[in-house]
This record gives sequence, structure tokens and C-alpha cells, in this order.
Amino acid sequence: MHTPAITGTGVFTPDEIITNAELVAGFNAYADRMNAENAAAIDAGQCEPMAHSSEEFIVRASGIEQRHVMDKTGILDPQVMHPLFRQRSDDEPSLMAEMALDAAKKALAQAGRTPADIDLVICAASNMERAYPAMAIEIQNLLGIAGFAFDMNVACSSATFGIQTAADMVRAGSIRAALVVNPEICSGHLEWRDRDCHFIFGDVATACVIERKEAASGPHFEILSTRCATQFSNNIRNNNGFLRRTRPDGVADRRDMQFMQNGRKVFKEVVPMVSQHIAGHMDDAGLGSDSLKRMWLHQANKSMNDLIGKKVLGRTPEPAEQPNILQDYANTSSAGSIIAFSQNSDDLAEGDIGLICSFGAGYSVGSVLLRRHL
Ligand SMILES: CC(C)(COP(=O)(O)OP(=O)(O)OC[C@H]1O[C@@H](n2cnc3c(N)ncnc32)[C@H](O)[C@@H]1OP(=O)(O)O)[C@@H](O)C(=O)NCCC(=O)NCCSC(=O)CC(=O)O
Repeated sequence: MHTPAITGTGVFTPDEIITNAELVAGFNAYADRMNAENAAAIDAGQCEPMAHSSEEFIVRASGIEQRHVMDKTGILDPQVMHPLFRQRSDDEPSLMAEMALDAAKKALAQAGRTPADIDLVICAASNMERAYPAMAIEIQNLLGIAGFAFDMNVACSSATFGIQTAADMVRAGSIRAALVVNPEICSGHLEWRDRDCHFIFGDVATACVIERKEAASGPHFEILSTRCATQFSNNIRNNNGFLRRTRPDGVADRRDMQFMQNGRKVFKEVVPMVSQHIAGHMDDAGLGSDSLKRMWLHQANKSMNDLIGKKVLGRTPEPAEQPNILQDYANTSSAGSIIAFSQNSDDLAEGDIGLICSFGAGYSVGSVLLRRHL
């Protein structure tokens, strides 16, 4: 048996940023356009006018101030309201692979590893650009990695479930090292025309190198243990899938083919699920919550994270104990907790304990308990 460790992380951040002000201006222009087009029906009382969005609401409800995206022009164009990407030929790297590659190279560099040291690539994300071949195999090929690769989708918990899978294989000795990459093009599945959710998501890619602790060439995080849990819920759902064309209205632009959520129920049901999950994980590891130096939580909603932190620690966490990145990135699905981890972990001291925890659609919760080594 080997002890697994995270020895490198990397984040690819798209150059383009949409501020709340730009987002709201684009959405309101779309709402005005729809209201003008439907003026007769609205006047006749046959449909409701679309309401405007507001920056103040977005910050208060979520803590999000901006998001990075792969294409802002399409999203902000009231005639389009979704990202526009050029058609790539099958011989070119796909968009998800290109994003993952950037994050993967950074993670490899931090770990002091080359592709020759890696035996497994897992592409763990909440949406895959195509059905097959697996995104992970394309990324493996672009990096020149031998061994094997596969995709995983557990929505927002894809990264932590991927880390558990890789860590278990390192522990069992079936691989030396793995790259877990999380390219999230959330702008592709967000309904930008729905004011209840149009502010929620952004795009990013993250990567982690997981290998034997004894092979680590620099500062790293020993993986003490991992824990995954799922419980079925329809409160976060996306009905897009390969049976789309078989449905009565075919491939029509149906609302349920994008992200849908019952946000209030999610809030109410997921907060206790996550706090109990973390408490149980810590208990089984023989550690009290007072031994936690830092928590890198899933980044969906600031009030949700504040409440989870408070329940876990039994007091309001200090900002440094629970860093948030969602003000800059918004919700980036599975990548969020890994961005928080990657950007806020260098200062931890030898022996410090920290916990990555994701939660989201499924419902799913995944936690990774770590100990810092210098
Ligand atoms: C979605 C929320 C931010 C919504 O906040 P609230 O519950 O406070 O607000 P609400 O929806 O009840 O709306 C309150 C009032 O504001 C109005 N309102 C809604 N959107 C608005 C907007 N953009 N601008 C102005 N007003 C707005 C509503 O119509 C309503 O009006 P009125 O009062 O008149 O009715 C929150 O519930 C939340 O974050 N829940 C958890 C979400 C979450 O973590 N989801 C996971 C995402 S999935 C994930 O992370 C990825 C994965 O798993 O893959």
C-alpha cells in the first residue's frame, strides 16, 4: 500500500471577464427586446413581461462579482445569449482538451513531473463536449502520456470523486501517478436568458497531480482519506443528452436542456448534508473540527459556504480558514474547490490539516482530507 498525495495543481483562467454590470446590461437589453416583440400579447394579458435583472440582487444572493468565460460576445449579444465558438475540425484539439492542457501543464510543472511519470488521466467534469472518444484520452494523447484515461461526470463533485478514484489507484499500486483535470465550460449549459440563474456560472479548467507521497519532489499534500456520498435529487437537473432527438419536440430549444435548479431547496437540503458529511469524515479520521486549518469548499454561493463553515467549526470561520474565489470566478462547477485550493494553500505549515469539499447536482458530496508537508 502506498500513501497518495497531491503534488501539483494548475488553473487555466480564460482571459475574458463579464462583470455583473455588463451581464445585467446584456440581460436587460434582451428582456426589453422580448417585451417589445411580445408587446401585443403582454398588453392582452396573455403573457407576463420579462423583469430586469439587478447587480445588487446578484451580489446579495450569491457573492458573485464577475465571471471568466471563453466567449463573452455571444453571451452579451441580446440576439444570441449564449457563447459562440468556431467549428473545429476533428483533427484539431477540442476546446475542453485545450483548456485542460493548460491547467495540466501547470500542475505537472508544480509537481516537477513530466508526462512520462503519469500513468492515468481522468477528465472529471460536469459536461463533456462529445460522447466519445473520451475527452481524457484526447488529453492523454496531446500530453503524450502512456497508460490509460477515462471521463467521469458527477456534476459539481466530479473533481473530488476523480481525486478519490486516482488516490485509490495510487494507494493500491495499480498506477504511479495520475492527472485529474476539470475543464468546465459552464457558459455552454447556463441559460443566460433566465434571470434566476444567469449570473451563476463561469468557465475555467483545473488540474491536480496525484502520486505516491514518497515520490514527491517538493511541498505537497498527503491525502489522509477521501469520502464520497450521493443522494438522488431533481433540484439541480439538466435533461440534455443523446436521446434529445427522440423526444416529441425533437432538438427544440427547450428550457430543460440547460441548467435548471430549485435554488432555495438546494440551499436548504445541501447545507445539512454537507456539514454532516464533513463532521462524519473528520470523526472517522479521529480529528476534531478544531484541527482544520482550512476548508476549500465548492464555490456556488457565499451564504451557503458561510453557513456550512459555521456549522462545521461551531463558529464563524475567519476568512483565511475558508477562502472564497467565487466573487472572481462565479460557480465553476467541479473546478471551484480546486481553484480555491490551488490559490490558497502555499502558506500552510508542515502538518497543517485541510479539507477540500465539493457538493452539487446528484446530490453529490465529496471530501478530501489533507495534511501539508514541506
Ligand atoms: C439561487 C439563489 C442564489 C437564489 O437566491 P434566493 O433564494 O435568495 O432568491 P430567489 O430565487 O428566491 O429570488 C428572490 C427574489 O429575487 C428575484 N430575482 C431572481 N433573480 C433575480 C435577478 N437576477 N435580479 C433581480 N431579482 C431577481 C426573484 O424573482 C424573487 O422575487 P420575488 O421575491 O418577487 O419572488 C440561492 O437560492 C442559492 O444560491 N441556492 C443554492 C444554489 C446552489 O448552490 N446551487 C448549486 C448550483 S449547481 C452546481 O453548483 C453545479 C453542479 O452541481 O453541477
